[in-house]
Amino acid sequence: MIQIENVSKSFTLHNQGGAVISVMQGAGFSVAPGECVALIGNSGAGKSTLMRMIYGNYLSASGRILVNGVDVARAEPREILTLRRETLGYVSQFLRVVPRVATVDVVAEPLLAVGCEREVAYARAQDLLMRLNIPQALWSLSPTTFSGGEQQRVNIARGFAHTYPAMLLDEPTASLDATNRDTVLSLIEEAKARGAAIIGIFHDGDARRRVADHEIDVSAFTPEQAA
Ligand SMILES: Nc1ncnc2c1ncn2[C@@H]1O[C@H](COP(=O)(O)OP(=O)(O)OP(=O)(O)O)[C@@H](O)[C@H]1O
Repeated sequence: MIQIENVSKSFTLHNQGGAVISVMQGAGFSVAPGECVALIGNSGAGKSTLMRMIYGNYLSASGRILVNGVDVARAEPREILTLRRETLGYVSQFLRVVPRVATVDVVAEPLLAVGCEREVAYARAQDLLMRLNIPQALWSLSPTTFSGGEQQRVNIARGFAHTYPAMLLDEPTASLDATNRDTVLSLIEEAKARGAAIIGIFHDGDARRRVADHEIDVSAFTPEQAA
């Protein structure tokens, strides 16, 4: 479902005399349906960079990034938007809220975007909000004023609303209490059970051991530093 082949990445620092730093070389691995791969490696090894390349936010300099047959590294912006809407979900660390949109609408939106019936979409949204302990009194409010933890849980509910065949999870359990952390891990297990291919960054070792089938150490793709 997800296939990374010989991917490399360098950044050009335009505000620092155009210095070019090479951060990744020869990255390759694949994720099958129903499998969860955890990206590990020291801080700065390139976990987030790799995740952003798979989502199409950063362009890779070489290689192929195939998600359900679409090469994200070469796809047109329109193809990437379709891929993100239908196939590839991304639960980032923070909720990007649009002011004045009610929480329940924020969560139902990805389902409506793929043509799901309103009733089904809202039932699913409410079920997720309930499971993630967002009080019903908050559902009709915009999450702009919610606490950090509440916003994170709304973000997770939104990320898991549509049954994406492939998902990227960036620290999905960070700063959650034990109960909500357990719910998120169950959502990941349920997604795997229905066949989703998942790539995650989990600093929480216990969480990682519970859901990940393999670990990929991204440091292995760090280019040799030239002397
Ligand atoms: N936009 C950017 N411009 C320049 N350099 C960048 C950019 N994004 C990342 N880097 C560099 O790429 C390297 C990998 O960073 P990345 O954030 O992917 O690491 P990480 O493994 O996710 O780290 P952490 O665990 O601390 O989040 C770092 O050396 C970082 O400085």
